[in-house]
Amino acid sequence: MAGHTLYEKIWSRHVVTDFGNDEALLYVDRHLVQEVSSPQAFAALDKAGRKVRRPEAHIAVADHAVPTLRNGDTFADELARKQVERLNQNAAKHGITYIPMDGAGHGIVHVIGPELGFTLPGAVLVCGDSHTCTHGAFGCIAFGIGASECASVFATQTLRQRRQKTMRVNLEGGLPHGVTIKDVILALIAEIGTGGGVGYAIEFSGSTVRDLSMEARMTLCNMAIEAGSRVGMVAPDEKTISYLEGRPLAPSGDVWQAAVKDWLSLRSDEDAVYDREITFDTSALAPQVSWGTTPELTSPVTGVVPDPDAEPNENRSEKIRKSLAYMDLRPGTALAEIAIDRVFIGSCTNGRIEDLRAAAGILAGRKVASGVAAIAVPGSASVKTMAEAEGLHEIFLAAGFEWRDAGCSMCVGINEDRLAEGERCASTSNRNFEGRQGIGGRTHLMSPIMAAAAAIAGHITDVREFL
Ligand SMILES: CC(C)[C@H](C(=O)O)[C@@H](O)C(=O)O
Ligand code: SF4
Repeated sequence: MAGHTLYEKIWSRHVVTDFGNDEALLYVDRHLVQEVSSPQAFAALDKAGRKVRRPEAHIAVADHAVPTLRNGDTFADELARKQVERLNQNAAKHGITYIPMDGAGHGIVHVIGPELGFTLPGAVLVCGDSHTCTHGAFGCIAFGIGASECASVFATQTLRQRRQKTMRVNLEGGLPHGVTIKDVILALIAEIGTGGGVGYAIEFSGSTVRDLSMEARMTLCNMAIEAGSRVGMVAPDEKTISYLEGRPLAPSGDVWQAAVKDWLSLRSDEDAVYDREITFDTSALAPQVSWGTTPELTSPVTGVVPDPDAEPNENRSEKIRKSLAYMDLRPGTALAEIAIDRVFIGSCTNGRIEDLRAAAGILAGRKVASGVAAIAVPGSASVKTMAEAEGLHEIFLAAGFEWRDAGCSMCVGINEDRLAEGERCASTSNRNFEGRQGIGGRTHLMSPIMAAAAAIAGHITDVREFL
């Protein structure tokens, strides 16, 4: 009999009731709660007169609506204030830890989970947020759920789920100079499409992945959902262990020793069979930039805006045409000539310390082009503190960036950091749908060093010229 994949092993450990047909009631170890997706779940709980079954298995933090310019708790808009206050009240009522906006542990859910050691290998972790796949970088099954599912997790600590098919993506060949894991995942999505991973739990493996830091693995798994996969994961190794050691909520003492032993044994068997397997050569990639309104409409920065009339596939041709109209781009334009108005460095994709270090490396001794407004938004208060201890904020500020407090910020147009109609942004976030960063705003996804280079040049540019 064939061996098992990492996903299947963790899945089996969590089955409470097997319903057959790949459906099971799954035990959920951890639940992260944010302000946008939780109100209905808490309301459902209250309506049913149910209590939270295991309050210590949940952590609540407001990240989407919080202002990133704050002294104390100054909200620009009442709605946002109410949303955040409601989360605080709901958490208090149900005995769930709430991390306040001005707390040292504050940040984007997908940044603070790992920082706190709340995210652990081998676990099943959920959150009412599609980018929960980020946590899979630690070798756990982590996925986004809907509001009614959140209510079920609160009340029962279980979820009825369908087991995903498994897909292994082998990334081989390492990263060329100036190319980051963000470029790899964008290029991969350009190749397999935003539907390429639908129905699959992706396990990323291969030499490129083993060499990645935990931060980069999180960037990689973060965007599994943009390829259609609710789950992205990387098997735990020594890097996973040393990242987690000593984190506030990670186990300690004998329990830690036992956990490490177990975690390091958690990997796919040699003879495991995946439903789909692809190998992607990363050794000759160029930095990538999206030019359309889905992440798959991405090309190397050395390329040009494609011509929809030259695209034989009608479906794709139509997608390109629609994108170019919204993005106000003409076929044949060199991507490296597209002028930008705004730069956003942050989000749960690229708002971690390494991202800020890398961007600062490009910005040091240089200035943001005139007419460009640029903001750097650390993914968490702890990232901000670390960055400031290293003097990175001074580099950003000297270059002409704004240096903000943590939050989702301009990744999503539901707080006051938004693009104005028609503005074009070089962004390190993960989604470029119409209106994503503000109604009528135009998003180009790229890596932190590419965004920093664009800020300096005033247009999209090949960061390798700045290295
Ligand atoms: C608002 C939230 C539920 C949403 C998500 O599910 O991912 C957001 O975080 C996003 O990135 O689009
Ligand atoms: S930073 Fe962006 S992608 Fe991440 S959770 Fe917030 S809105 Fe979603």
